Amino acid sequence: MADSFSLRNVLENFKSCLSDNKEVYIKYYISGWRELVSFMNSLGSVFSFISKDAVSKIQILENFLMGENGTHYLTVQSMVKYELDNELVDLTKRGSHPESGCRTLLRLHRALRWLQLFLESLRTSTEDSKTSVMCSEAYNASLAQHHPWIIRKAAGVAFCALPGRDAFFEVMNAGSHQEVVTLLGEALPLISEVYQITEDLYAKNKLLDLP
Ligand SMILES: CCCCCCCC/C=C\CCCCCCCC(=O)N[C@@H](COP(=O)(O)O)[C@H](O)/C=C/CCCCCCCCCCCCC
Repeated sequence: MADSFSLRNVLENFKSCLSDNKEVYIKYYISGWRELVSFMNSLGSVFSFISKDAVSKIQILENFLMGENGTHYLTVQSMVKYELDNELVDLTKRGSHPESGCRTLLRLHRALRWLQLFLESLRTSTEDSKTSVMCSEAYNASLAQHHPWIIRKAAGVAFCALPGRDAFFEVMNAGSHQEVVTLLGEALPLISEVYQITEDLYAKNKLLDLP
């Protein structure tokens, strides 16, 4: 529910994501996403097809982390090394490893780019700005290119059900509008750093187009 959501918790998780040597802890990465999903659930059932997909991906990663090879899933860097070294990733077409950690995290990573663009838009928005427009612009500039027509249409319908900017700021549960803007200003560099480190790692290992 919206009551339990706090933008501060999202901020804290993304802050905890980075180790001293800039590795990305999967534990906090998925905790950050869990917070965001709880926020999205509070916006209504029209978003449930999105939240189900996000939850199933979070769960796949959590299962790896809690499983017998969990030590290899502590960070995104160790996961990539372990799965590549042991040929646990379908690199060109889906085969014997349809739900590898690498391809699952890639889907959330692409969604993180959407989040980054959307939050930046919210941060710099004015009273006249529409959340549905900001959300859809962020989506078109990021995730949309990876989704088929039917998903893009369904996402477009869901965006129209977003609350207006004022109500949206309220459910973010982080104080006055000015306080929300300030907190977004703190959260965005952290989210951007986590995004960029992951993007560079995936690019270096040619993992950005995993099927
Ligand atoms: C700080 C508070 C303000 C922002 C709150 C944002 C809350 C967002 C919470 C979760 C975002 C959802 C993340 C969606 C992950 C989608 C991963 C994906 O691309 N999956 C597709 C591909 O998967 P595979 O088939 O290859 O396994 C899958 O087909 C997608 C299905 C569902 C539709 C995804 C639409 C994504 C729209 C993202 C915008 C969410 C809008 C929420 C508005 C608050």
